[in-house]
Amino acid sequence: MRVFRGFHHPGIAPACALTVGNFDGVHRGHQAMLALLNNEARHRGVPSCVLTFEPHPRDFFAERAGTPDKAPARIATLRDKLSELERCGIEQAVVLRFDERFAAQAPEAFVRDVLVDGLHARYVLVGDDFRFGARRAGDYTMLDAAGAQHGFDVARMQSYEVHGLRVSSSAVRVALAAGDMARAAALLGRPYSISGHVVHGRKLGRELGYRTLNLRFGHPRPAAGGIFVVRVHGLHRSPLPGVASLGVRPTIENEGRVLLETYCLDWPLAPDEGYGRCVRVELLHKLHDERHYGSLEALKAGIARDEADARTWFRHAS
Ligand SMILES: Cc1cc2nc3c(=O)[nH]c(=O)nc-3n(C[C@H](O)[C@H](O)[C@H](O)COP(=O)(O)O)c2cc1C
Ligand SMILES: Nc1ncnc2c1ncn2[C@@H]1O[C@H](COP(=O)(O)OP(=O)(O)O)[C@@H](O)[C@H]1O
Repeated sequence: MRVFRGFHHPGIAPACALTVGNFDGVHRGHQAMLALLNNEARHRGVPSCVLTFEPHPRDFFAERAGTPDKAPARIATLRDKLSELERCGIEQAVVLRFDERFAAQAPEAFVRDVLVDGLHARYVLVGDDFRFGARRAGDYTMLDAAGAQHGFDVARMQSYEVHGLRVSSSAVRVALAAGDMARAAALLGRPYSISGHVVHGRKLGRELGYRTLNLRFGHPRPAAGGIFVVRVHGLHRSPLPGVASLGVRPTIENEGRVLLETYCLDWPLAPDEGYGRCVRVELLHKLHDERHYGSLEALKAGIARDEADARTWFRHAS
C-alpha cells in the first residue's frame, strides 16, 4: 500500500476508486466496505484508495472549542489504522491534515479540489451517515449530483450489522471502555491490538524485577485502559504471553503520556534485545483498571499478583 501525506505528490495514482472516512479501528463494518471498494476498483482497473484525516476531525473541533475531552476516545493510532487498511488490500492511502482551512471548505470545493483534481476519483463509496464540507453541509444526494457533473460514480453502503446491532467505532469504544475484550474482538473481527517500536523508559522496570517493553500510544485518550493479559507478536518465532499496563502510570508520573508496557512471562532473548523492535501486542483480557499504588513496593506486589492472574488465565485458555 502506498501512503501519501496530502495529494500534491507526483506518485499519486492518476485514477482511483475511493472511500473517505476516519476508519478508527477498521472494524467489521469498515472491512465490508473496503472489500466492496476493492471489488469496484478491480472491475474498473484502478487502484483502491482510502482518504483519511489526521487529526480526527472531532479531535480538531473539540480542541478548537477548548473541550478536548469531548472528542471520542481513540481506538487505534494512525500506524495501526494504516497497517489494517493494508491488510484489507487497499492499494493507496492518503492522509490529509484536518485543520482550520480544511474544515472551512465548502462541499463543492471539497469535491473539486480533493476528490476530482487531487485524487482523480472515478468512483466514490461512502457510508450511510457520510457528511462533508463546512458545517457538514454536504450529503450523499449532493455527492451523487456532483459525481454526475464531474464524471465519477457514487455509491452508498448501508450499515453492517452483527446479531442485529450496527457495527460502529462507537460500539467498539463502548466495549473497550467496559473492558469487554471479547465483544471488542467480535466487532473488530480480530483481537484488539496495538503496535509500535519498543522505546526506552525510565529503567525502573529492572529495579522492580519487572522489565517491560514500552510502546507509545500516540493519542492522549486511548479507548481502552488498565491491566491486561496479552500476547506479543513480532519478537520471537511464536507469540509471547505477557501482562501489560495501558495508561498513564499514576504511581510513578503525572505527565499524562500514554504508554503500553508489557512484561513477558517468559523472555527468550538477550535482556536488551527488545529495544527498537516493532511489535504488536494483542489485548486479550482485562484484569483491572490502573491503580495509584502508595509505594514502589506496593506497585511491585501489585504487578506480581497481575502476573499470577495472567499465568492462571493462560493455563485455562489452553
Ligand atoms: C502488569 C503490570 C501492571 C502495572 N500496573 C500499574 C498500576 O496499576 N499503576 C501504575 O502506576 N503503574 C503500573 N504499571 C506500570 C509500572 O509503573 C511500570 O511498568 C514501571 O514503573 C516500569 O517503568 P519503566 O518501563 O519506565 O522502567 C504496571 C506494569 C505492569 C507490567
Ligand atoms: N520479561 C521481559 N518482558 C519485557 N521486556 C524484557 C523482559 N526481560 C527483558 N526485557 C528487556 O528489558 C527492556 C526493558 O527494561 P526496563 O528496565 O523496563 O527499562 P525501560 O524503562 O526502558 O522500559 C525491554 O525493552 C526488553 O528489551
